[in-house]
Amino acid sequence: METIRLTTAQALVKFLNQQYLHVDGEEFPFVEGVFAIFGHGNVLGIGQALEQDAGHLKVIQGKNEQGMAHAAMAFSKQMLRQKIFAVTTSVGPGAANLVTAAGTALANNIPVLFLPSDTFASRQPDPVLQQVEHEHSFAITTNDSLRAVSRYWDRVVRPEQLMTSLIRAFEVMTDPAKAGPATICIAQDVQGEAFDFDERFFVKRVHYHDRKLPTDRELQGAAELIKSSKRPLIVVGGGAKYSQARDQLISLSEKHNIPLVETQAGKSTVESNFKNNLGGLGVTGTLAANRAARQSDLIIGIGTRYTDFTTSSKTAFNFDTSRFLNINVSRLHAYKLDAFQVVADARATLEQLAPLLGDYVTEFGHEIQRLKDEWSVERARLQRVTFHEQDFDPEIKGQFTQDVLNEYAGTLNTELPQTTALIAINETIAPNSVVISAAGSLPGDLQRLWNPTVSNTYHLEYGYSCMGYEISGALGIKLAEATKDVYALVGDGSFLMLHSELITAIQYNQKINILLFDNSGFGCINNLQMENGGGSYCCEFRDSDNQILNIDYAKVAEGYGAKTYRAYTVKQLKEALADAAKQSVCTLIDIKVLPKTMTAGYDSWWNLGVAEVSDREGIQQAYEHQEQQRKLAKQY
Ligand SMILES: Cc1ncc(C[n+]2csc(CCOP(=O)(O)OP(=O)(O)O)c2C)c(N)n1
Ligand SMILES: O=C1C[C@@H](O)[C@H](O)[C@@H](O)C1=O
Ligand SMILES: [Mg+2]
Repeated sequence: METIRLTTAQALVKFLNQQYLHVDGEEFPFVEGVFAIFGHGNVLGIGQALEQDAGHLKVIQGKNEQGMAHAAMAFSKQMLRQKIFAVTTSVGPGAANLVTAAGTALANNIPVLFLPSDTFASRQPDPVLQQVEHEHSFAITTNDSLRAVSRYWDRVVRPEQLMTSLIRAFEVMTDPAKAGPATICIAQDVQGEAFDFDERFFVKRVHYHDRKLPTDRELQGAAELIKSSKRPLIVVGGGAKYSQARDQLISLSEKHNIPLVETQAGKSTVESNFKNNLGGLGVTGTLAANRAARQSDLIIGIGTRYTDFTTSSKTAFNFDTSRFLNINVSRLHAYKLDAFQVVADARATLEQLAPLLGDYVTEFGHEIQRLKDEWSVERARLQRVTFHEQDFDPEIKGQFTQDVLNEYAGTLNTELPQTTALIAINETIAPNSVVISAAGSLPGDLQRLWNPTVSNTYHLEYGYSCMGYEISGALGIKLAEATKDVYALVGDGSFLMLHSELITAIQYNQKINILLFDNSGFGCINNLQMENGGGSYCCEFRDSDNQILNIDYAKVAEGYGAKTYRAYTVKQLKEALADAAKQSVCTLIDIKVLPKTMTAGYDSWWNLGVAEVSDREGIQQAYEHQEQQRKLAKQY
């Protein structure tokens, strides 16, 4: 056996350079690079190995571990899970900062390799700086908190363990049915320890994204279900996007007149201007999609996890009359809602299903077009919303008085409604630009109002809806799609939560554009509490004298080196967008919008857990409403 003497960290870097993915006849390196923040836990181990020979890996210095991990995840999501970044952190707080991002990657089924350092295997310096101590166990470190948010988790305390650990991690990350974050915690001292590694460990390894084919039984069952239904409906989930099933979805939908509705992860698999695409489904859905869902007798879920938003807490469909057909590479998701299961790749299944459906046509007739037209009228109305200082009736009704709305208009110096601003952006930026968002009121507005006309240009993280993903993620998308303009749509709350990777983007000349919607508060949560009978409590941004905060975010970003703009009107917004598009540096547009001017719900309900006991009549009513809705909802 030929061996090579390397440190554990050097062996890790050498191995990462040799991993390839094979998809539909093409083969390419799977690991694009490494995001790094060095501390005492990794600088002399993984840091030394990367400095000595990083190979083809791009090494990018992050500014916050969560932020750089979000960037890594967004890169992989935008690359349809076909390429990844690894993320190296120090021990203790650096590792702990990964937990939120790992949860985000896990909820969204996105592969990322997390490499937090761990405390000393030898225990000689016990307790090392940043080590937590438990009386009952030496074996628990900060990194155990990552077990709950990793698809694969391991601790390496001897150099030779690295080999089996890495092989398992790559098996998990390159399997579409299991894809998610893999976490390998390598003890600080072990990173620098040497071992005679078997040379064969470093030979080029090709992992295959083979399309799992449906069985005959699955295909026959699916075809029979469709042909015996009158009004089937396709839910396009993230899995359909990752499987690149756009063309097959369009041809199936067109030939058999089947409406398409979308989840947040599935949106932009098929462009919004496709005639049978009725847009977002569920709590953040359109009237068109939600109405079609209720009329349907067969729900064909393609690559969807059926979250409570998508299923409106299991009231979106008519469960008494509808059947379910789930096409999913994951058995976990295929089993949901008592569906007939096809555990297979979305694109391959649609290809093989097509010849079995013959001349079958649904009974939707012109109803799909009618629903789409009806929604277009509503969208046009939302575009034209205009603020008045008297008798203004915002989309979120009955919560703020006119006086409070005027106070916001005065303090923020704006009359701009959020829906108007969003549609103006959709009309102005280049159609092949990629938009990213994650939390607050924007995901709902985007899923309803954003019309992507180019495939894979809508990037929503709504599995974890993690505030702070937006700007970090924009950097990841830019690394994946260098030639496209990238726009992070972010609330003021999310911006304040985390925007450190804006500096990384500036530092590495990765131009991203930030569209900051400032309504001076945690707007959507304020809506939620007031809608359910509560007061406006701890969600507006007000100072100790109850004055609304008016933060100059443009100035903040200018300080980092971004080109910035302020927008209080549609005209200013469009001018800023036009100028921002010409810049080569990162940009930020500080858009002041009025609270309560985001979209409201359309025929949907969300189970929230309203207080059963309260002195407030509004809360009592909300509780009653919740109980009625729960009775209508599917129990499991
Ligand atoms: C990390 C994280 N913490 C808390 C939440 C809960 N949360 C969801 S939306 C929201 C407020 C968002 O405020 P902002 O970004 O200003 O958006 P707006 O609703 O005002 O449009 C909060 C606190 C979350 N989604 N993520
Ligand atoms: O609690 C939440 C409510 C949603 O409306 C919001 O989009 C999401 O970010 C969230 O966490
Ligand atoms: Mg806000």
